[in-house]
Amino acid sequence: MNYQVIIPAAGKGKRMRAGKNKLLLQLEDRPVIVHTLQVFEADQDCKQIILSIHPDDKEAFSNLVKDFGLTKVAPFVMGGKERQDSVYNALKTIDEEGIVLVHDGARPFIKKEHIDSLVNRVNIDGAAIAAVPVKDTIKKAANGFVQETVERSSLWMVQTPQAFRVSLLEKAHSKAASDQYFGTDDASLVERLGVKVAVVESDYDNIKLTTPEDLYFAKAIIEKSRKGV
Ligand SMILES: Nc1ccn([C@@H]2O[C@H](COP(=O)(O)OP(=O)(O)OP(=O)(O)O)[C@@H](O)[C@H]2O)c(=O)n1
Ligand SMILES: C[C@](O)(CO)[C@H](O)COP(=O)(O)O
Repeated sequence: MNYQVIIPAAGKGKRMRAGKNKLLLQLEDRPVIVHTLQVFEADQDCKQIILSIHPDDKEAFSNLVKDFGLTKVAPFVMGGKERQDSVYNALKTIDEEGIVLVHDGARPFIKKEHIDSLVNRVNIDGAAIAAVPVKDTIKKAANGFVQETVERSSLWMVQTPQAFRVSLLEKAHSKAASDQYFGTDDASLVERLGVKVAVVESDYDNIKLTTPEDLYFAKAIIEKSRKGV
């Protein structure tokens, strides 16, 4: 089934401490964002990639789209102050009903099989997110002391892609904007409407490159996939 994907890429990458947008950092033979974009460029079900960027990065992103022959990337959308603003600005450019995925530019290891599972599931449920079960013991703490050990069997670490019917995501973003509500992901805006969001298990390789040590993990993931593991 066809879908469009919004890729928020307008962050500053402050926690990566690279002095520039972390998506432009080289990961092996190409920049991080190119790894991410190529997954969707290669997916025949992906009809369009809507990339939200920071105005300062326009020239760099334009060059990458040209140099790597990325034909599905629509005219760039300018991102906003928060990730949520960047997604909403991109969403406003979609004028037809269908399926839209939102996927962080900073998650370069998303696999086609998990995209397919999400697209199948959103078709049934209207909203579906990629996630993996929590592995560690989780405790709630305050002032340096444990308050509570949280039952982890129902806890998931949520990733992107997150998939939605276009009209549902528009309604969720519009309400969040009028309520001045900011969530850390798009599904949380949909949850506020009382709509059930389906969880689709993905894998632990689908990391978000956030802090400098994530670049070491990224290289290990690339090496693993080269070996076919
Ligand atoms: N105003 C923003 C902030 C973030 N993002 C994008 O949202 C994704 C996830 O955000 P995060 O990993 O937090 O990236 P940064 O905001 O760049 O990182 P930091 O918070 O460390 O500055 C990234 O692809 C990032 O480019 C965006 O499009 N617009
Ligand atoms: C959307 C997200 O990737 C889900 O894990 C994440 O919340 C976005 O990252 P941020 O660091 O919270 O902006």
